[in-house]
Amino acid sequence: MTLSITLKNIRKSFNRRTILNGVNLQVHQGEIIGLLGPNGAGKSTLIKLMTGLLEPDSGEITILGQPLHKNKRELRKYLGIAPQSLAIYPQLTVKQNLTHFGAINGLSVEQLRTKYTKVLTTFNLTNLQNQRAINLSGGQKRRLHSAIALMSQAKIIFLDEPTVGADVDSRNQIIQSVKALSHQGITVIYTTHYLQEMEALNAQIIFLNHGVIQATGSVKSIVQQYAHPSLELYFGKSISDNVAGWQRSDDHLHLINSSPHQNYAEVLQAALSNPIVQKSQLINVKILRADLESAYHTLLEKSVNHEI
Ligand SMILES: Nc1ncnc2c1ncn2[C@@H]1O[C@H](COP(=O)(O)OP(=O)(O)OP(=O)(O)O)[C@@H](O)[C@H]1O
Repeated sequence: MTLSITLKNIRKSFNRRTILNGVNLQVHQGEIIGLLGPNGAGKSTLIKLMTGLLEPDSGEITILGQPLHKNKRELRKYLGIAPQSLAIYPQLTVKQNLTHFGAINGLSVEQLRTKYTKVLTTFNLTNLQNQRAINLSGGQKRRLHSAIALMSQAKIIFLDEPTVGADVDSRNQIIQSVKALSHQGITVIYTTHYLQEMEALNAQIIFLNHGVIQATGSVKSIVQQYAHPSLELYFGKSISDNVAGWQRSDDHLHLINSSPHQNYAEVLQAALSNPIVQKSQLINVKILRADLESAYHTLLEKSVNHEI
């Protein structure tokens, strides 16, 4: 498989604070990479480095087989970027926005025509092409914003939280669009805090934390390695004290260190006989699935405990 992106030992600090501390990564053509990590983990910084908007302090970035720092101008035309904040012209129509950015990105008249039709279909914007951007819904604006990144010769597209503010329908349409891009051979680097989107995309997960990649693999393998079912107890009153074996939030307890073979009936019985629990008015019991969210929490817990 052709390599789209290679990162070798990438380091980046801001004001002497290390943000990325030796990131290594290989991304293949047509892959959907789900970049995950808590707030401030360095996901946007990594995207800025891969798109040449920032320079690494050290390390090597190769895009489509060529070193980025030596061929920035040439390579940039193959990179489509939809940053977190919306960048669309509100007074222009969908069509005018797309063709304007296509022209800026150097597409010929012929390329513009072909790309335009394809992008409209991919992002389900055909019926909206003559509407002014200002009149679009939040989710439709997001779709236009992502579509603009493709009005170029992009072979790799970076979507930084593309579904923020999108309703369920628009979110699903963005997911379908991303899958379509991957089928067209376009590599997608996708960040989100909505883990169900990663599952829907069946992305290759990169979990970034404390400046390094702490886990990587398909959704299935990450779930197999790190996820396990768990229990949560919800209360009508604040929980007054810690309960051994449970993580306490204001109104709920989350079972920690649960294992796949745990007997939940026994665990629940033990919790219910605890005086702190008895005082707090239990109102709901939730069994959590062994899914990507569970794996994500395990990874966070492990990194807090310095196990990885
Ligand atoms: N130009 C900059 N100057 C100084 N510090 C910066 C700069 N850019 C980012 N940072 C810091 O680097 C850290 C990583 O930021 P970054 O935006 O990459 O995180 P993120 O993983 O994308 O977070 P989020 O999920 O909140 O979007 C943060 O602590 C941020 O404050």
